[in-house]
Amino acid sequence: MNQMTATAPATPILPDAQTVTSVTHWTDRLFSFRVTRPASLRFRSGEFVMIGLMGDPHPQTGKVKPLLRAYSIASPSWDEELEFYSIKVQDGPLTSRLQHIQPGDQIILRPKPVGTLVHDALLPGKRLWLFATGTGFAPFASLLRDPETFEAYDEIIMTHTCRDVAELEYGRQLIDSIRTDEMLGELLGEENLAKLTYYPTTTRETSAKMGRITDLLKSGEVQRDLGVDAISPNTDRAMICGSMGLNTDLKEILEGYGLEEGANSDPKHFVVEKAFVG
Ligand SMILES: Cc1cc2nc3c(=O)[nH]c(=O)nc-3n(C[C@H](O)[C@H](O)[C@H](O)COP(=O)(O)OP(=O)(O)OC[C@H]3O[C@@H](n4cnc5c(N)ncnc54)[C@H](O)[C@@H]3O)c2cc1C
Repeated sequence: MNQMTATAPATPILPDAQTVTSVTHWTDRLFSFRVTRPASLRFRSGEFVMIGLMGDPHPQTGKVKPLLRAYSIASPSWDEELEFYSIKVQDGPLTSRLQHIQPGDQIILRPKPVGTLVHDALLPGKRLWLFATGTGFAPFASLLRDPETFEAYDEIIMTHTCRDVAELEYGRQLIDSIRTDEMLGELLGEENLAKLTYYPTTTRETSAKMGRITDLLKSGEVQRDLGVDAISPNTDRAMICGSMGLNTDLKEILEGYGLEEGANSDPKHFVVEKAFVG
């Protein structure tokens, strides 16, 4: 599918409602959109919020309740708008409708950001691994546009695994923009951009690098490709955002290297968040 982008300014009218300012369809399963940001909303890059639409009226009572789902904020904390990167689940209660939003439409946004994919949950380190599958790239789209990420580490390795090449496109363009956009370059620090390595892989469609990141790590292929030494709790920190299976497998791999899972209240070597439930 061709990318289609539409833009329009507008003003929110309902409490907790924000106005859609642009929508981009990446594939028939993926889209991203931007909305106005509530003036009072403060968040740490990497956190998620609940967003949604009003549901259908209850068949007996006629009452209408909001239909909300967790979404990582894909934009950095300094951005004046909020960006989200979304799946389209064919029969999904929310996304079967959300995928049709247009600039000027309203969505509900509960302004209570939370999450573990934040710098505060990690001890200081030298190398940061960001492991994503599918829409799990979203929190990293936020963190990769945050100057703190580049100031805190000597090296950042962003791995993204999808089934098909087209599903990598949102992430690929984001990485490109970090490397080529003058404003982002200035903000993140031109010399810092050399710290970023992007490692996309596909599991179904043929591409330059194929395979699950877990297999590529276990075989040592990632380390050989990137010319990095073995992962160690002395130097390496990691954030993981993918399916339950990926999260569990990666956690086991990192623990095998001696890394321990951290939390906001107890920062350690790596943190994990589900990209979705199910
Ligand atoms: C902490 C957290 C952060 C999240 N952030 C995002 C995000 O940034 N972007 C996003 O698209 N979704 C995200 N999700 C998932 C999101 O909350 C919804 O599940 C998703 O929007 C689908 O909603 P739905 O009502 O259409 O279907 P649901 O009833 O919620 O899901 C139906 C089924 O679709 C599959 N599914 C749901 N979400 C995904 C997904 N993202 N990728 C692949 N399969 C999926 C699962 O098998 C699920 O059982 C997040 C979930 C959690 C827990």
